[in-house]
Amino acid sequence: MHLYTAQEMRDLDQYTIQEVGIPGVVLMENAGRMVTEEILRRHPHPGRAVILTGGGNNGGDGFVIARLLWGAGWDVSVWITGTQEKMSAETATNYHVCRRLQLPMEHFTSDKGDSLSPLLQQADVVVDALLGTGVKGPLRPPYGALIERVNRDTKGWVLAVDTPSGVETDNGSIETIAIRADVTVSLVGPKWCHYLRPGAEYVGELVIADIGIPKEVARKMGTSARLNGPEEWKEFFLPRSRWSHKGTHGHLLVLGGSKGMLGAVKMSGVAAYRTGVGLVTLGVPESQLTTLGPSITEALLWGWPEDELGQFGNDIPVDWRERSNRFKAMAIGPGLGKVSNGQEWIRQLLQGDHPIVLDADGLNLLALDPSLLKERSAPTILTPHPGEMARLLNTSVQEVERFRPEVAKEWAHTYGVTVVLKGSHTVIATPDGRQWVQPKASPALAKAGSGDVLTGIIGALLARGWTSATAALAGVWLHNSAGELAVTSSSHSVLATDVIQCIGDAIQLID
Ligand SMILES: NC(=O)C1=CN([C@@H]2O[C@H](COP(=O)(O)OP(=O)(O)OC[C@H]3O[C@@H](n4cnc5c(N)ncnc54)[C@H](O)[C@@H]3O)[C@@H](O)[C@H]2O)[C@@H](O)CC1
Ligand SMILES: Nc1ncnc2c1ncn2[C@@H]1O[C@H](COP(=O)(O)OP(=O)(O)O)[C@@H](O)[C@H]1O
Ligand SMILES: [K+]
Repeated sequence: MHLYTAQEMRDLDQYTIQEVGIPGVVLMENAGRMVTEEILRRHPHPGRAVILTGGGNNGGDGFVIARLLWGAGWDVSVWITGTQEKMSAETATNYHVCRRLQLPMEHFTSDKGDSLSPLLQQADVVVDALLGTGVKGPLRPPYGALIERVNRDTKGWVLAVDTPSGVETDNGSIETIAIRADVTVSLVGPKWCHYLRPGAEYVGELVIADIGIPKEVARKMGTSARLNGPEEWKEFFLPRSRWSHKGTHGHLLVLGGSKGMLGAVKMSGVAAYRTGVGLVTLGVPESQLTTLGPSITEALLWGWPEDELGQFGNDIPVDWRERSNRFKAMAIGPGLGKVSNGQEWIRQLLQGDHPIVLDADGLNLLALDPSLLKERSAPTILTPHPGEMARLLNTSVQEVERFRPEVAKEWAHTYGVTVVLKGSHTVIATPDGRQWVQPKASPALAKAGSGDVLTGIIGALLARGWTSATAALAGVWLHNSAGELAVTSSSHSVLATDVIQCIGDAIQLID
């Protein structure tokens, strides 16, 4: 599914109106009708609605909603912000219709707030049709005062048309204040702000409304970003052939598991097996083999040179070259810990032509010299959480979170790698400039070990021959779905090992 910026949305609207010839007023009618249907679905009997309209086309949608609810027997009260002279032709048309029908309409000014408050308190639904994709910069008066009152006085629920007013469409920032919606009905498709904080926290439940722009037209116009879902990659998830053997499904080497962190490498290995890889080798510091051995039955184990503290890094094994040919891909990082000869150690591993997924301390080693990536031609996936991304960029976590799409895109482009910038709505960026957002977020995953599971899943897909883009996308989706499925009682109680158990069920969800 397409994920829109404000400009991409405007371009699609303009193309539909000017080139395809569907009049803007028809699109506005469809938008208003879809939103009204959503209200009536949730509140089938006539009730009370306060409809707040702004000066742009978002406000125009509000006038359509007012008319349709009124027609369905609702008691409506329309509060207008913005002047009639600045209305677009479509918005003005719908405003005049409401006037001719003599709907109760009032122009909002700060001194009228006290008359609005009782209506907000009595309303079953408050419709926010103040500002949509056209908002720019800090709110001008009286929007701030109005929004503050809505957030304070509304007792029923708030429905935002397209975006909660006050939230910037492309980056989810809130310069002043924003409507706290219970439901947001996004027109045509989702917008970036529905997934980026802080704006995303104001969206409530997100509903997508089709306003009659032909799918072919939307496809032709396209967007630079999409939502992650099975339709992006499911063609690669083939049934397991009855003629296959373990070698057919790839061999993954996971490097990690320093003293005290063996659980991480083990979880990655088991998650990889659950994702269907044929063979997993766990490479751990030599002295850890005796501890790891009894706890994992299916993996092959390989002891790596270590220093006197039991951590990697004296060197890579002398037989690395001949043995490395057996592996189809590598996952470097789960429980890797410190590596005494770190920069040289990671350089030698990145030099090879294995597809690699780098996580955790693997990323911290990379941060010593990210330019190593530029020498690689094989697929590389980085899976940083915001803290690791900040270390790679030598910046703060706040900066990374503020510019999530830009950071992932820029890094992917500069270093020719696929970036999986983790978080509630993980952003995935590929070197060719494409981006995806994981739309569903499972908070059960907010627990130690989740990242190791993701690394194992992605590593498995790389070892099975998937491209880095498809492995990253399918990996993030399977991980999140398994996280959701693992919630059998409370999302507080899910363990990373429970998530691993659910990978099979997540695969079953791919339709
Ligand atoms: N044909 C179309 O383009 C369609 C657009 N639709 C609706 O139109 C919306 C976009 O319409 P517009 O481009 O008119 O934009 P908006 O309705 O989001 O807002 C633009 C208006 O807000 C004012 N404004 C912008 N930033 C402000 C700020 N910081 N403080 C105070 N006022 C500010 C502008 O001066 C302008 O009057 C969409 O979100 C959607 O709801 C729908 O009607 C479907 C069809
Ligand atoms: N609230 C959340 N909603 C959705 N996914 C989450 C949430 N919190 C964490 N995750 C996911 O869980 C994983 C955590 O990874 P990471 O921070 O590396 O954990 P660890 O290092 O403990 O294994 C990431 O894939 C992240 O996207
Ligand atoms: K709005």
